[in-house]
Amino acid sequence: MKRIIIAGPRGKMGSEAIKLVQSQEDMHLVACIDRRNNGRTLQDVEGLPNLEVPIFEDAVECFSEIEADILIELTVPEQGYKHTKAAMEHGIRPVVGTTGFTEEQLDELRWLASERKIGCIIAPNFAIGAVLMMKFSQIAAQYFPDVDIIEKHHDNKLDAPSGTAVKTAEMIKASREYKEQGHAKEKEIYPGARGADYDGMRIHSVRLPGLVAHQEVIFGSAGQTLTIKHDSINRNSFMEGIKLASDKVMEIEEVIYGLENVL
Ligand SMILES: NC(=O)C1=CN([C@@H]2O[C@H](COP(=O)(O)OP(=O)(O)OC[C@H]3O[C@@H](n4cnc5c(N)ncnc54)[C@H](O)[C@@H]3O)[C@@H](O)[C@H]2O)C=CC1
Ligand SMILES: O=C(O)C1=N[C@H](C(=O)O)C[C@H](O)C1
Repeated sequence: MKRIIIAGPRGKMGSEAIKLVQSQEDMHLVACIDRRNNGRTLQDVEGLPNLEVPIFEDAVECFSEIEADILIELTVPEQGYKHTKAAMEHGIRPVVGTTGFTEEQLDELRWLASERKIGCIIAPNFAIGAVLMMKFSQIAAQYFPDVDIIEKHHDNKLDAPSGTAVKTAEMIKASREYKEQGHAKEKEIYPGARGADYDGMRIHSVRLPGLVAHQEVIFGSAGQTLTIKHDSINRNSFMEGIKLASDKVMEIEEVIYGLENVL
């Protein structure tokens, strides 16, 4: 039985993750970390399930008091990083969906995992379809060096570009021959019009109400374009990946970054 702590239980992803844990025979929710409601239980908070599961505002207090195997981290970048680090320091294995960690933070977590010999999985996108989109894009980039990534999300998202777009660009970089795209003399009339520049390719972030999580990777060459597209139409799309990562994280002693390394 895997004992689970969820950080962010009132969030869109956190509330879905509670349902996932409740539906699994080998997972048991033992605590939640929330920025409000310290000392209460889930059943005392309006809108949360009728469960006698304690809520902590202080992650370190939670990890010290509660015996747990896995932290499912679904909050915001700065706090999420602190939770992840503290969990590993307390022998609890993080499964991290929170996006927006810096390269330095990832390196710090990698070091901590090797030092403590403890597993941690950080996946910018837990939807299997999104992982396939990234892998297909990596293959296509071997043949099409001109590529724009367009990611579209709801307007409550804090980080841009999305974690998925960053991971896609990193995977493409690994197979694409470097190319500075566009016209050598091009000029932006409005700053940012051509999007972010990552290794010569362009990333565009759209934020609009009504969207969930969507990405198109468009490759262009003489006389043709290839578009690889994924849409998450609800947050249930991410749960299978969280389940897979929760099984895998118990077997490893390192940081795995990206669900493609788990599938
Ligand atoms: N890896 C993946 O497949 C996916 C990752 N995400 C990421 O998961 C995270 C959460 O996404 P959503 O649930 O959509 O967001 P949300 O805004 O619905 O929920 C955020 C949660 O974080 C909590 N929170 C906010 N500030 C906090 C603080 N300072 N300290 C502690 N908790 C705090 C909120 O109370 C809430 O529970 C984001 O980083 C998002 O990018 C979202 C969807 C899929
Ligand atoms: O904030 C979101 O909603 C999502 N965040 C992740 C990201 O930054 O890529 C995953 C998915 O796109 C939804």
